[in-house]
Amino acid sequence: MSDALPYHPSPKKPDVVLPAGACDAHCHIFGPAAEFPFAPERNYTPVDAPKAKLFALHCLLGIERAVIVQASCHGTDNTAMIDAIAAAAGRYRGIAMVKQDVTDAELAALHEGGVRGVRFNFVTHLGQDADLDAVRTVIGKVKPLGWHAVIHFEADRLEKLAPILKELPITMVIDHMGRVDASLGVDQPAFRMLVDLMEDERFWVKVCGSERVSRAGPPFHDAVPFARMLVDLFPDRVLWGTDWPHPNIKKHMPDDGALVDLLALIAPEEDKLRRLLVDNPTRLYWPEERT
Ligand SMILES: O=C(O)/C=C(\C=C(/O)C(=O)O)C(=O)O
Repeated sequence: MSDALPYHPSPKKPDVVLPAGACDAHCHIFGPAAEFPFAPERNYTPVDAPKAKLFALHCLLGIERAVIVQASCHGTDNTAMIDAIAAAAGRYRGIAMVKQDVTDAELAALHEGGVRGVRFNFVTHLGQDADLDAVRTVIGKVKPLGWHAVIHFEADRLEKLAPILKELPITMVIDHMGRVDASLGVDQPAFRMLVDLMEDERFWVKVCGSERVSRAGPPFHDAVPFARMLVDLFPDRVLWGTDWPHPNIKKHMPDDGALVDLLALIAPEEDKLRRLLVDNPTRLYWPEERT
């Protein structure tokens, strides 16, 4: 049985009032296992975190749109995510995990189901790193669909990954601020490498995961300088998400309402908050709505 904590049972209503159209650009669906079994090859077994709970959370937080990221506990079976997107009447999009031999017909069905990108994990506790040949093959298949790649890695992987990522001919979104260690400060090599990477306009970064970056624990204020710097330096290529239901968090399970309140420190300016939560996710996930 996993020693990971379940998601917060009663998050607070945030003090921060989010702008109309605010998007949670990183969240997951887990099961329910009775309807959507977890993958046999998974590296963790979470509690059920069904779409109804996600929808209720978004209503409490003032979130109107979302991007559901395929959780590795479901492997490349994206059906639970697709089911949740279908129930959200166009307000949700998805990021899938697919195999190297995924067919064009399967990708077309995922696109029809609301998927707009693929994810590749380079995180030890999530299992085998994404195979780089498979990454290149999949990117060649999904680029014609206008999709992007979400790249999830531990900070100590970036030195080796950066030159590989720079060769990939696609927009890439880096998860959770590169999972840097807040205790090492913004001058740490991994964060400097991340900022350097972001100078290339193919790269975007999610300024969420404060609970994963923090070493001080709630309210995770030690993660704010990293997020704030990325918002200030790259205001048009940042995204934010709750990361609900927070897979593999072993202590300090965040209150999602308190994570929203962190945005008052991460993006205090109304214009930057709107770009972070509305304009940027719209440009990437609902490009057909761009004026
Ligand atoms: O939710 C996250 O992005 C982080 C984690 C898990 C996953 O992304 C996943 O299972 O797909 C993690 O650190 O365990």
